Amino acid sequence: MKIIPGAEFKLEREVEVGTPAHQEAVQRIIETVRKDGDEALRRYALEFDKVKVGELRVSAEELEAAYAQVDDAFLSALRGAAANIRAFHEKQKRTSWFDLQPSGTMLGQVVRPLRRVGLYVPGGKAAYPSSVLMNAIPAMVAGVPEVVMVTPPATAGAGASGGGIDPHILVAAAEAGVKEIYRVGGAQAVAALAYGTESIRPVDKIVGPGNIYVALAKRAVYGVVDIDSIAGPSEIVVLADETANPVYAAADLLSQAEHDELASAMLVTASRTLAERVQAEVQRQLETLPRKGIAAKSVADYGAILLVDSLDEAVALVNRLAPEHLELLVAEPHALLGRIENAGAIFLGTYSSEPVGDYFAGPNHVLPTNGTARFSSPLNVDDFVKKSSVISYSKQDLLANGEAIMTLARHEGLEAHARAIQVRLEQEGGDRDNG
Ligand SMILES: NC(=O)c1ccc[n+]([C@@H]2O[C@H](COP(=O)([O-])OP(=O)(O)OC[C@H]3O[C@@H](n4cnc5c(N)ncnc54)[C@H](O)[C@@H]3O)[C@@H](O)[C@H]2O)c1
Ligand SMILES: N[C@H](CO)Cc1c[nH]c[nH+]1
Ligand SMILES: [Zn+2]
Repeated sequence: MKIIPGAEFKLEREVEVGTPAHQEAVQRIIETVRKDGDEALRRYALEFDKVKVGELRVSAEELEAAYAQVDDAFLSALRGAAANIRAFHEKQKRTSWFDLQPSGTMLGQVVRPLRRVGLYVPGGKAAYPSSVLMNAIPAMVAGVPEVVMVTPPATAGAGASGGGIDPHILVAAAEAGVKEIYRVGGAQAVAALAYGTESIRPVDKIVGPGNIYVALAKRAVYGVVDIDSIAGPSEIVVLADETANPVYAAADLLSQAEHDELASAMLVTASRTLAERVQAEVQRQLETLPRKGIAAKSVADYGAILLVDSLDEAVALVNRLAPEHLELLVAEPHALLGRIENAGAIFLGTYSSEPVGDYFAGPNHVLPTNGTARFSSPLNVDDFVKKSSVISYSKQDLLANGEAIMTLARHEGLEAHARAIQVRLEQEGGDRDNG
């Protein structure tokens, strides 16, 4: 990890957006699923996943059998995490409100959950049970009655034909309350969720990460359904002063570097002594990491130690970076909190190591990446509800404000709008004939 002056730093990271060939492939898959339904899903499972899938839906027995395949420590940790995530997201719930005014007018906002949501869970090693909880629980807390999960079939399990799914993923889904699960992955799964097939009824929104085919398919069906943001590679910025423990800072940087070769891990500090210690620690800790290759590449390509002149400069730089995760390893982290404008999740002090948030504390780990924390938020309960405005206007208010409404309508050249008001004013006793 190089030490460079913060003022000279420019983040240059190419995030894969897919080639025209990817886009064509995804478009073709979507059209085929719309045309051939379940049969297309089975054909693609054979072609891409090398699995002959019989029943697409995971049965209640398979779900139950999954519990026998996970150990007690995993289940107990998962349940602890789920309880915390649920409790945190409960606090985000909004209620409908109505404002009855003395004139008799009532205005309000009705908040309703989406009816049916699809959760994509990637196949293979990228399938994280923690992400199943983070995506499904806010939907459940929002009151979404139908949360459906899709995930690619694996070559092993679920009988001789294969199509099994990692039992840890199934258990995480069951613990979150997801009961409807299909063994289908890739762009074909996204198409099935958006348009429906014989087995899979369409949803209103699709959430969850996946590879380039999944991401492009989500983009392609946006508008038919809603989608969440398309998450980029993980990022962490550690803002530290001379009081920070370099062993902790290095460990936290590597916790995100191991996600992905494109992940970015940066230290921002005004202390050269700390910068040099963290630099040495990162190298030392890298040696024993099982995912050393991935983490080393991420650190080499997208890691940096940014040396600044002051805490003020550090804060300004962090706000410019708008990182997905920000740790404040400084003597008084709470004093800095109010000055952080852009960050997906902010971890305060020595004991708030980033993985505490990834797994257990309760806040969501699906966070804005790639500088989008400037304008977007962590996945939350609001992502699974919609709002309707309610207008119950009184006669008194219509008579009082009809002229103003007609003035604005006629200014816009919309005479029919004006007349909808005018006919009422004439009928209800207002003497306001404006032609
Ligand atoms: N941002 C996050 O929080 C997060 C978390 C976990 C995983 N991820 C990402 O999820 C992705 C997981 O990728 P994955 O591939 O292991 O699982 P995946 O489930 O996203 O994709 C597997 C599917 O891709 C399709 N596919 C594969 N090759 C294809 C081809 N040539 N043409 C058309 N379709 C094809 C197949 O249908 C297969 O089922 C990674 O990119 C990882 O970075 C992100
Ligand atoms: N840090 C990742 C999001 O950037 C989420 C995650 C899942 N498992 C571990 N970490
Ligand atoms: Zn993580």
